[in-house]
Amino acid sequence: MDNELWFYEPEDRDGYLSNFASYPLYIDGSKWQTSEHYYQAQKFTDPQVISLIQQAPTPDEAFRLSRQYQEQMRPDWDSIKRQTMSTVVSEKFRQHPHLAHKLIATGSCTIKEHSHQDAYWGDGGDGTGENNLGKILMEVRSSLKKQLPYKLLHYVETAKLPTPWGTFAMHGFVEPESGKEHLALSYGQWRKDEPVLMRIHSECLTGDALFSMRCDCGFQLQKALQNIVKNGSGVLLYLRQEGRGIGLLNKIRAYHLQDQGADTVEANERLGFAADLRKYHFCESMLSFLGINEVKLMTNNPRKVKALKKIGINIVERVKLQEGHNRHNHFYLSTKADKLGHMFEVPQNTPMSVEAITKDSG
Ligand SMILES: Nc1nc2c(ncn2[C@@H]2O[C@H](COP(=O)(O)OP(=O)(O)OP(=O)(O)O)[C@@H](O)[C@H]2O)c(=O)[nH]1
Ligand SMILES: [Zn+2]
Repeated sequence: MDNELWFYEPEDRDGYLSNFASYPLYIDGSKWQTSEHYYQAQKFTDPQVISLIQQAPTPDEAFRLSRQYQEQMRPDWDSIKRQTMSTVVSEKFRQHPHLAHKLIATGSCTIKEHSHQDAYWGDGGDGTGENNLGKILMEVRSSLKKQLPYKLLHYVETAKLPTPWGTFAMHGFVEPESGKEHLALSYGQWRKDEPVLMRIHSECLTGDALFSMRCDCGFQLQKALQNIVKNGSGVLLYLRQEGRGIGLLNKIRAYHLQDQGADTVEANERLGFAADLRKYHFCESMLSFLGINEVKLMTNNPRKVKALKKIGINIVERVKLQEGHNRHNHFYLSTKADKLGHMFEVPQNTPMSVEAITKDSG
């Protein structure tokens, strides 16, 4: 059946689902190298056997040891084993958010441990087994989908994105409610305790893709990607919030009003919108997928700084991103400085020198 996902060996494409996959767990104050180590140790009450299994160099050795001491197994094991497995599998995905996102990305397909040796935890190899481990994984998947931050955005898939500056990993996400799609572009590696260079960029079709000089978005997008590659690592969250959240066609209506003299805030308001409708709370889901807690944020926008702090992201530094100032966006940028509090190094209402403007006029 095409909507089945079979797994078995930890090295397989979906091997992360196996209890033998090496994802350490911390339970009741002690470390377990894999969920298999923890599960096998729970069969015993003798602290020496438990410690032997906990110290086993591999999950296979932990499994072998539990067979070697099986006559000492606790008498009620059969009645508690399924709950024990459910507890350790839930803990594994709770402690490894990246894996939780991947499990959710399996959608609603049937997950099966394709094991010829095991007809209780696995499918018995011929599909007649009980597949209890597969069932527990599907139960954990349903519960995770309802929990923060996973319920905000579901991770879908990753692909390569080669750019003139470097090749990024492009991660796709979807808002389960609205079906809206967002992207995270990641480059290089970073340590868990290291603040990550990051840009939160709101979609601007005109600026990002049509070379518009009416705003600074396209210039900022390019500079942010270049900065990340130069830095050796970093992330750009590309949020589908066209027009500061009012959408492309309303942005064109707003531009039409600006062509008649309104500023970017007045135009939104005349159309019945607030100056800025964007929300950022769902970034928490993308950052949990990427394992990011601390950032150096490339922005001039104080609202983005505030919004990220509100979802618990530690901004250790704000990195200015002042690009593409030209005569076509001078008034727009000055308005952002004056009315939306944007932090520009040189106040945007400083008249640009003639040569600077003509140089930019293109
Ligand atoms: N409604 C409206 N949206 C605009 C206008 N000009 C640009 N935008 C949108 O404003 C958003 C710009 O977002 P960002 O590039 O993330 O920048 P920012 O929020 O201005 O702040 P920075 O992070 O400092 O760049 C995009 O969604 C653009 O489509 C405009 O005149 N009216
Ligand atoms: Zn723009």
